Amino acid sequence: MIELKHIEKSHPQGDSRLFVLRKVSLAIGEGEFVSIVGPSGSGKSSLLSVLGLLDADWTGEYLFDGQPLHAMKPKQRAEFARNNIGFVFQQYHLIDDLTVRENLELPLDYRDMPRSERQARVADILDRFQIVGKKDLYPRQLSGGQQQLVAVARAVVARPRLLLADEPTGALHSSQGDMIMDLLAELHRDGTTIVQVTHNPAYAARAGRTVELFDGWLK
Ligand SMILES: Nc1ncnc2c1ncn2[C@@H]1O[C@H](COP(=O)(O)OP(=O)(O)OP(=O)(O)O)[C@@H](O)[C@H]1O
Repeated sequence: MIELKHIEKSHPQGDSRLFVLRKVSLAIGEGEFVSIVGPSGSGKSSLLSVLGLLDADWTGEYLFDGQPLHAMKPKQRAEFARNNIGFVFQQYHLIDDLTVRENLELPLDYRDMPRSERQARVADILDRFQIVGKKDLYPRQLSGGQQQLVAVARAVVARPRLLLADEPTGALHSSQGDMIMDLLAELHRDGTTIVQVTHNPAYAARAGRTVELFDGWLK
């Protein structure tokens, strides 16, 4: 499904450049669950941002079902990401002054979808994630684990084919972390392709494959 070829990314550093991704080539098949691991600063988040099209400042090739995303214009890329990719961050990134239900509606607002269908999708996801009782609360009224649950729900409400998670359990207690990992495993069983960044070896091992970065190089 995904093919990265010779991805390079660097930041200016004095007169030269600091490379954070070096000739990264990686293929990810449809339905795979992959963990990206490596020391702090090795480029894990940078690689996930490239995969999520959150970042356009890199070189190389990114093919998705054979489509060259690297050649798309920014507007096309953004639309492709909205239609195909969900992203979960370590710090939830929910919108504080929207309720849980409104946060979940956001990814569907950009879709050409009747209002009744949008409402049905949100109702489904509230049910599936067992957060119906929280739908009218604001993020600050939820625990960290519950906020991350909503963040995962928001990332998958539009049914993305690729789910990217950057340290999704990093800010959570272990029981809440386990709950989020169980949820990722369930989404994977249902066919979603997942790539996660994690420092937790037990959570990394729950994926089918682990890839390791070191100083921007894939080991
Ligand atoms: N905007 C930036 N300007 C300069 N350097 C940056 C910038 N963003 C990231 N870097 C550098 O890029 C390198 C890779 O960062 P990245 O966040 O991808 O690493 P990581 O493996 O995810 O680290 P961690 O495990 O600590 O989150 C680091 O050396 C970081 O300092």
